[in-house]
Formats: sequence, structure tokens, C-alpha cells
Amino acid sequence: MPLHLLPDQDVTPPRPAAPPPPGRARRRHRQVAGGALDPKLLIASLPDAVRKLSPRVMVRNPVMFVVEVGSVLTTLSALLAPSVFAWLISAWLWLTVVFANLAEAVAEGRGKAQAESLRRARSGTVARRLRRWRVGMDRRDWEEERVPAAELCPQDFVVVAAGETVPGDGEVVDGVAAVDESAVTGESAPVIREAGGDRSGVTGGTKVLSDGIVVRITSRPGHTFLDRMISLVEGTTRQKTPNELALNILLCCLTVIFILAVVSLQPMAAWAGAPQTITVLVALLVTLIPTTIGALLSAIGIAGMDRLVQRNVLALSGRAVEAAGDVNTLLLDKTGTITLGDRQATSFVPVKGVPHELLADAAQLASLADGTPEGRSITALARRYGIDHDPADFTHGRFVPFSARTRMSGADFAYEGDFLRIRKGAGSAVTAWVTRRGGHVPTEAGWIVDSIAAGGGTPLLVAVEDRGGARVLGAVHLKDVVKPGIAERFAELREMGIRTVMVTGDNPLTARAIAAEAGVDDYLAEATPEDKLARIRAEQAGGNLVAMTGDGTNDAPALAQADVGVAMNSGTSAAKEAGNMVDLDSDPAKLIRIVEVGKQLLITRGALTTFSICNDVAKYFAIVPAMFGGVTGYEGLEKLNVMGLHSPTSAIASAIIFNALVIVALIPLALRGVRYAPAGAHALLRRNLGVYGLGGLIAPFAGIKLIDLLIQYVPGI
Ligand SMILES: Nc1ncnc2c1ncn2[C@@H]1O[C@H](COP(=O)(O)OP(=O)(O)OP(=O)(O)O)[C@@H](O)[C@H]1O
Ligand SMILES: [K+]
Ligand SMILES: [Mg+2]
Repeated sequence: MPLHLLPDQDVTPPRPAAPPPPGRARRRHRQVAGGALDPKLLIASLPDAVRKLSPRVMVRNPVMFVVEVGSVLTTLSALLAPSVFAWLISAWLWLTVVFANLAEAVAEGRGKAQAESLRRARSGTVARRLRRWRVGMDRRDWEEERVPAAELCPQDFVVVAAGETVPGDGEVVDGVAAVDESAVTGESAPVIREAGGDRSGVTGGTKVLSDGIVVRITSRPGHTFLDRMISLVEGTTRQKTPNELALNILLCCLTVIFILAVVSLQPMAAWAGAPQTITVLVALLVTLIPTTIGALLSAIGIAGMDRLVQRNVLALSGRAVEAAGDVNTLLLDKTGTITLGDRQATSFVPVKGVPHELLADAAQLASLADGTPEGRSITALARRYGIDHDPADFTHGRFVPFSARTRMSGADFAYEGDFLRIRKGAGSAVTAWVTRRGGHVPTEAGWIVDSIAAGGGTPLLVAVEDRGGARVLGAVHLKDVVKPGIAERFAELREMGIRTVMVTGDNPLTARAIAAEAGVDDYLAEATPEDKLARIRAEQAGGNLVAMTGDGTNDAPALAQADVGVAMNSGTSAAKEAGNMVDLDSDPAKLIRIVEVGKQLLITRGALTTFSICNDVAKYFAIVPAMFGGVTGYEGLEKLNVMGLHSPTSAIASAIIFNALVIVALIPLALRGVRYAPAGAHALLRRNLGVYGLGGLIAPFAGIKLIDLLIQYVPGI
């Protein structure tokens, strides 16, 4: 069975590039959006903002819809009884609605340019589809046809050679290649993608730099990763999250209460001999309802998603982003997440009486059909002992592929008149296999396994069964390296109040050594996929909100169960489909950034809601005394004119103008998010109430007074 089907292919996979040391910024062409708002973007978004005035769009935002209806009423009233005041109020009410739409349009506009560059990566690729393909097929039998990439369907096989663009999303089923993913991730360092392991995922639009691969397509036409990313950054698939819906209901209730209050005010005013005009009543209503947060709510949500995309994370739902803000437990798998994941065989350790060559021979035989990085590195190491079996000689045998459940792999075949079964795998799994087949496992095997594991290595026991019975030959030492800088990242997570738990299929000793080196808070060893799932369920039952990062097919059930499931983009498609986020950089420490964005989103929404409600109080002090100024029986209200405003009309106009301007002033904050520094929830709440509550209370007094000083010179006010 030929394993390497492409010409001139280097059999040893190149070492993966180490992640950059922490702290050093990565070079990327996609800039993280800064805080300042580009005035050009504001102007460019104006047409969109005006288009959004359509009532069909506006009803989705009830608070602003009320303002729009109010604008229509005041405009009609200004037409019937023209006055400078009536026209001024009408104009500023329309501006209030436009400003709200502008916030949303600017938030959406930021993704448009990005979508454009993504579209370029997608278009125009021609795929080399293979008519029939199966594992082990000789490449001389390949029949190739050229089809547009957009026509590829799941289960199609395509071949991609060096220099060519990957035509669709899929999994490498044969070969290993260096891939340039910069079109999708903005990261220029090439990454390794290979068949068999947990680094098999490839994305359409990326470019193969060296070697060649056969890819099994997994995405439907029009539903590729790039398609999803485009609709995400353009905001076309955005839906309101449960939190947003709840806040919207609260805002609606407040609005209804204030409508009732304002409507019932009129008979009282009329009875006192001071009936109010429609313009004044609408103005009072608009200042009282929470227009600031109503205007900015959707922009805050879009900007949160956008901030994640800037960090190369695709959230498939807004709900996941919000959940990230509340996460307090993080589960990570070990291999490839905490470690580099390129487990290489470094030595054979035979039990007494077994020559190295025999162990190497058996280990290679058990790895002939094992396409995982572990299996290939064992084959390569055995070759150094001069052992070089040709898989084609064993076509009458049966290969036992590795699975996370059995934690073993191997082969059964007839050999020189005997029938051989060889297994290699986790110590406990192989021990159980030998015992089951009536063999005896020497205590020495346990020592070898433990000494490899204690150093953080992964021991694979190798056992054989022949006419002489089942017995252990020795162990293979697999080495893996903890990612540099990971301990600092976990310390950072701890500071944010997040507990880290490593879950691994590896044995307890290895797990303990790696856990200590990486600095995780807890670990779970010898975990089957079911165990990973059960652990998440247990954490959730204990009231924890759980995030999980993983890349393997064995991680998929757990990724689906977690509140936030972050799949590495390098991982298998099963993992990517199960999670609700995909990290394009395949960097497990990315969760820190994801949590930050989630927290920032929640804090920003809370802060601006507080500000919005508090800043309506001051406007009440501006408008109510103006309405009843000089009315007999209501002289007491004159005391409420604490700001000493110029005239009743200028007071009301100032409040409305301030109400509109505050929206524009807060757009940058809504888009950038409130600054987030790791701190406990209570400290954050106190700080935000202080800044945005008190600020919201005080700012309008100053603002309204200032506007009043300016507009008192407008004739007729
Ligand atoms: N190709 C292989 N052949 C035989 N045994 C293997 C092979 N790869 C791994 N194993 C054994 O199976 C165990 C479980 O592997 P699995 O992939 O489930 O977990 P892991 O990769 O060690 O941990 P993690 O869940 O952190 O990725 C490994 O610890 C190792 O002992
Ligand atoms: K308001
Ligand atoms: Mg794994």
C-alpha cells in the first residue's frame, strides 16, 4: 500500500513553526481597528444611515421607531403651524434617528472592506478534481478533470500541487504541505497541513507552497468558510442575542411607561390652563426614553463580532461571544493545544532480552498504515536501524487504525509461516490487550512507561502475539514540547478569574508532568471522548460556564457541549463543525482575547445603558420647568429650573440637541468598547456605575447649559 502518492514528496514532515513569543506583535495585514473613528467612514456611511430610515427597518428598533414617529408628528405640526422652534425640534429629531442609524451603518461598514478582500481570495479558482480516489490508489491511475471551485461538493477529492490555491474547505487525506493561509488569516508565516492527524484542515483560498496534497472537500457550494466569513463581517447573518432581546424588552417597557406618562400629562396641563403643543410633548417623550442605548445597542453587538474577526476568530453566533464574557472554566486538550502537537518518536526502549532492532521492527510494522504524525515518526526512526518494510508486502494483512477510544493501533498478518498480531499504544491499553490474550506483562514494562511519562513524554508500549503467545517488547518514547509562553497565558487567565483544566487521552504521569510545566490548575488524564464530554457536563451542572478549545475529532462532542467551543482552524472538520467559534491562528491562548472581547461587549452594553438612563434625568430638569414656566398653580416648578436656561423654547431645544449629539459622541466608544482590565466582577461594576452613572447624571447639565448659551441667539428661540 503506497503511502505517498505525490511525486518527489519529502517523507518527513517539516517541523511546525513555533508560535511567536508572547508579547511580540505578529505581523499581519489586517489591522486591529483603533479607537479613533475615521470621519471619512462616518460620511461614507451616511447614505446607508438615511436608507435605514425606512419604517420597515426602523420597527426592529422600537425606541428609535418611537423617535421616528415623533419626528413625523412634529414635522406635520411644523407644516401646519410654522415656527422656528417647531422646525428646529423637527430637524433635530430627524437627526437623532439618522445618528442612531449612522452608528449601525458605521459598525457594518468596517466589515465591508474586509469582505471585499475575502471575496478576491475566493473567486476564480479552478479545481483539479479526481474522478475516483481511494486510499492507496496509485497516482498513475488518477483521472483528473478541471472544474470551477464553486462547483465542488462534499466528498469530492481534489489534488492541489505546490503554487496552487486550495479550491475549497476540506481535509487533507494524503500528503503533507506547507500552506500560506494569509489570504484568510492575514498571517504570513506558512503552516503545516497533513493527512492523518489533528492538523488536517485546509481552507479554500489558501495557497499550497511546497509539496502537494489530496483534499477531501467538506463544504457545500456557497457555504464555504470564506462565504461564512464574508456574511459575518458584513453582518448579513446577524441575529439578536438573548441578552440583547432581554435588554430590548426592558427598553420597550420604559418607552411604553413614558408614552403613558406624557400622554396623561396633557389633560393635567390643559386643566391648569397650559395645554402643550405636539412638538413639546414629543420633545419631552424623546428626552425621557432611553434613546442613547437604543441608538447604540446594535452597533455595540456588531463591533464585538468585528473585534473578534480582527483577532482572527470567527464566532458563528453572537450568543457565543456573550457567553465568552461570562466563562469561568476553560478546558483544553493537551496535544496540539498546550503542546506543539508534533509528537515525534525519539527512542526505542526495549524490555530485557529484546534487541533494539526487534522492537524497532515491530514498531515499524505496527505503524505502516498509521498516517498520524506519531506513526510516521516511528516508521522514520526505525529506518535508522536499517528497517524499511514496504507496506505493499502486507496487503494480505489487516491494519488496525488508531482510535482515541482504543488508544492503540497495529497490524495483523501472516509472516514467514507464522501469524503475527502487533499492537502499539497507551500503556494501559496495550497491557490490557496482552493480558486479555493470555500474555504476561513484566513489571519492567511498567517502569519504562512510568519513567518516560514522568519526564512529560508519551510512552507507547509495543506488544506482539505469535505462536509463542502475547508479550511486551518495549516502549517507544514520543516527545512533545510545551508551547513557549503558555504558562504566562494561563496566569493571565487566572487573573481574569478563569480556571484552566487540561483534558488528555494520555496517561496520568505524562499529564501531571505537562500540567505542572504548563501551569494549568487541574487535569484529567486517560480521557476518552465520552470522558471529555462528561467533564464538561459536570462543570456545567456545577454552575460553571465552560469554554473548550480543541482540534481533534475526539474533541468534537465536547466542543459541541461547551458554552464556548473554539475549534482550531488547523483541526479536523468534525471539530470545526462542532464548535461555535473557529480560531484561524489555531492558538489556544486566543481564548484570553475571546474572553476579553466578550467581557468588553457585556461591560460596554451595561455602561452605555447606565449612562443612557442616568442622562435622561437632567433633560427632565430642563424640559419640565420650561413647560410650566409662569403657569399659575405650578410656580413651584420654577425651582426645578436649576440650570437657569434662557427661555422655555431654548431649554427644550437644548435638551433635544444634546440628546442627539450624545449619540454621535458615543459612537466611537460603542465601536471600540469600554476599556477592559482583568478585575473581579464587583470592582468592574462599581467602577462602571461610578464613571457612567455619575457621568451620565452630570454631563447633560453642562452640555444643555452650553447649547442653551449658543442657541439663545437664534431669532425666535
Ligand atoms: N498513532 C498512535 N498509535 C497508537 N497509539 C497512539 C497513537 N497516537 C496516540 N496514541 C496513544 O493514545 C493516547 C490517546 O491519544 P489521544 O489522541 O486520544 O489523546 P492525546 O492526543 O494524547 O491527548 P489530547 O486529548 O490532549 O490531544 C495517547 O496518549 C497515546 O498513548
Ligand atoms: K433620551
Ligand atoms: Mg489529540
